[in-house]
Amino acid sequence: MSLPSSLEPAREPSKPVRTPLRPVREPLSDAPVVTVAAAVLALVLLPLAQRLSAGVDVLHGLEPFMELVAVLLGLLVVSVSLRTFERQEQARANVLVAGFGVAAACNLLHGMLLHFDAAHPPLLAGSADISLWLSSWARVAEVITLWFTAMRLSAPGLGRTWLAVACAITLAIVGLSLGPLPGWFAQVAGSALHQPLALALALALIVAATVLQRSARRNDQPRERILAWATMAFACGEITVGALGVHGSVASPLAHGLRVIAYALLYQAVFDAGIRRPFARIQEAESRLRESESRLARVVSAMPDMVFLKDADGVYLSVNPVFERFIGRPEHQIVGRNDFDLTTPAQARQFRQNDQRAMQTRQPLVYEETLTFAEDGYQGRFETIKTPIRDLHGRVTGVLGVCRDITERKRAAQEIERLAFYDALTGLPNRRLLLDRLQRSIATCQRTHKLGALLFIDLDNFKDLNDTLGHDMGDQLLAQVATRLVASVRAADTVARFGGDEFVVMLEALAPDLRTATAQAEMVADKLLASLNQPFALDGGQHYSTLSIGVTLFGEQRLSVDELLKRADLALYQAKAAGRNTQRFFDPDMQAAVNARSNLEADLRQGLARAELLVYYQPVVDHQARLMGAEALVRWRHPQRGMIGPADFIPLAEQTGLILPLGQYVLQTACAQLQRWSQHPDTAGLSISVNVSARQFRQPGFVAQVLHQLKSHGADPRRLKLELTESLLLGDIEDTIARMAQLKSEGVGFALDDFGTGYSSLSYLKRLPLDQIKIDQSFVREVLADPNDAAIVRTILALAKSLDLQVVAEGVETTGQLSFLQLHGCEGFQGYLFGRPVPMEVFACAHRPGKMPQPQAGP
Ligand SMILES: Nc1nc2c(ncn2[C@@H]2O[C@H](COP(=O)(O)O[C@H]3[C@@H](O)[C@H](n4cnc5c(=O)[nH]c(N)nc54)O[C@@H]3COP(=O)(O)O)[C@@H](O)[C@H]2O)c(=O)[nH]1
Repeated sequence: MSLPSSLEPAREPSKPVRTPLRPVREPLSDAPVVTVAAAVLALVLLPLAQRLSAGVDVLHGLEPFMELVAVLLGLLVVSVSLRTFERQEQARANVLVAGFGVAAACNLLHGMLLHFDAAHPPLLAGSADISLWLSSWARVAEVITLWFTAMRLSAPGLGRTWLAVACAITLAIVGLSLGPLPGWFAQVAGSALHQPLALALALALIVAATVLQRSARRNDQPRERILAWATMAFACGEITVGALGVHGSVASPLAHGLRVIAYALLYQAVFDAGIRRPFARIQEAESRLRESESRLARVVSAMPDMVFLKDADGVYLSVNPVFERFIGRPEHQIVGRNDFDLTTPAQARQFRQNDQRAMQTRQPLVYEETLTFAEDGYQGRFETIKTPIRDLHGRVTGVLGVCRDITERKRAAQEIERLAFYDALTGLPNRRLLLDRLQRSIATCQRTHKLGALLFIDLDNFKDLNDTLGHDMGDQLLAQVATRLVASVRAADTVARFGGDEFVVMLEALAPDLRTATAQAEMVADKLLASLNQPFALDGGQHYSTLSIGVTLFGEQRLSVDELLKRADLALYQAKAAGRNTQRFFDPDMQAAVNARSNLEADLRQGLARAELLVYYQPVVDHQARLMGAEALVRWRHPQRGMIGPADFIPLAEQTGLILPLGQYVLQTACAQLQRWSQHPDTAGLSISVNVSARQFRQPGFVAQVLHQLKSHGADPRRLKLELTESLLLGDIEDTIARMAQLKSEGVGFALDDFGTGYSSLSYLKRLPLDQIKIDQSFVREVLADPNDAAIVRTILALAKSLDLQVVAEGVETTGQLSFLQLHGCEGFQGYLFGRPVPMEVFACAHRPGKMPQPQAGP
């Protein structure tokens, strides 16, 4: 691609950047010595030729010829100086125009008068004096001009103005000569002063020549050097006149010859500075411009961007190879055509419109567009800059276009946005984006008076799944949950992952009244619950997961984002507290519940310290209703609230970690009781079951702690049974098995509590060193009424038998339940039918080994 140098992008005028030109090397022919030699040769050869040809007076006609040559050279000096190439030189050149204009005119008139008089009768009376007058002024003008030049004086303005000044001065000189010549001139001309004056002029010229020479050396100025030579030649001429006089066969030709040489050098200096050097510089600049153009063309060709140049009519002037690929034709088939010849009419119209906009506004137009390459079908996103081009007069003459492929940049920007605002695992909006959208949605609700809802979602027991099956499975579940959540709401609603297993659904544009909006939100929450209750396909198997949802509505009153999130979180907490896999709406009572919860926690800490926690015992009997042992169940005798059941504080104790000291207290109480029982033969065979929460079981040093308690109380490990729940199976199963095995090796027994309600895995069940499973009371309760519960109970019993495990049925309240259980092979029972949990004093009185236990008054 080559760019026409006449076209330049339209831009604000800026300071021209000057690149220094290389100094012009002076050719030998330009040396002043060559000029001097040439002039001398001419002056010698001319009379010689004359002599050889005619044999007449060698000097005849030479003088006027030399004078004429000097005059012509003087005129040439004036003419060249009239208009210099470089403006800044003009002021100095004007000095030459004025000075040598006067000198040339006076010399011409002098020569004309002198030589006309020699051949004809005198034209004017006293023309010899006038001729001398004119010649004298010419010499004075030459000396003054060379002095001014040496002093580097300048005369600002146009050259022709100074030519006019020269003419005026000449006219004045001529005018003065037409009357009687001034007396002083006549005196000088007619006296011996003539020669000393010539010597004085010579001296002045020598000084000027010296100054010029110095200046030439200091500034490395060839022009000044040649001028110094010229001045020196003038000085020699004056010395000749001063030493030998004006007349004489040697003096006159010599003086004239030296003047010719001086003028030749003067002309050389002026020509060199005014024409030859500027011209050489222009040539140099042109060649550099061509070089730079070709370099620019190479750069443009190598650019990965599309580059094209069009004229004002949209006709292509030049394109680069990338543009050739875009159009699918070589440059020579593009140049001279417009977009309508090269692309589809719709695209051509679009291109043309943008060209015109750029040209009309005279500003670069930047926009993005999708372009498809004709050559290979590549399609990408391009950033196009169309810059109007102006000529030297500022007229817009076309458009320079550069289209940069920003497809990758766009993709990267999108990726950055995705990472910043979207969750990498699920692809859902992340917390940041949700908060932003919620903020906007709150504002929109205020404007539209419609309500919105925020649904805080937490997967139940996700942590257990993550710990058990590994993070990969956990991630798979989260991704599937995200997909189901998105599928359950409208496209306009937002489903975000808030972090971990927390999701948030934001419903917008619900009904304006609270009741309808609540119903709408409830409906969505139910839908989400139903959707997530379906099994998930994980690693080839099925996994069941549930979720808890906390809902709060927004838009009715202006609440902050933080306040809304807090409300939804509180509602979620309530949903969890309500047994999970359910939804709860925020209402102000929740806050009170939360306050109560934190008060309870503080009270529990104090209660532990103040020994307010008690251990009750509930009997466990065999198939003949003989006492086998008891389950230790904790109670809290609250100073204000009275007796509190474990269901009201065990979950809190688990969450806060208070379960550890609490569990230890129950364990040591049970061990102490075992030791007491061991003292009596009737009770020595009884065992005590102690509930151990998952957190307690997994605490470091749990095994050692149990063994320590047994040992320190002197209790028989074989009489202690630890009741674990199925949630333990979701944790690190190998660690669970290892801990159980250690305790088992010491004689401690294990029961699996609440069997059938959790995440039982038969394969794990087989691996656990269990002694007993306890059928959850929820199955026993309806065992006679609900065939499903009956079937479950039967299955558990059969399973236990096949695994050689004892079974204890919990919550046996009626003889009917007992009969059913007995009928199907159950051998252990626990329930109000045999006794409620009671303090040991009561237990000891009510339950004696071998004696059929009597139902107790609760709790
Ligand atoms: N980690 C610990 N958990 C403990 C401890 N003490 C108790 N608990 C757990 O608290 C839950 C509630 O216990 P509680 O209120 O004591 O209820 C027990 C019995 O009173 C109740 N039960 C027994 N028979 C009947 C019956 O016939 N009907 C009926 N409605 N309820 C009955 O069952 C609870 C015993 O259940 P389980 O432990 O599953 O055998 C409870 O989950 C306890 O585990 C403790 O010290 N640590």
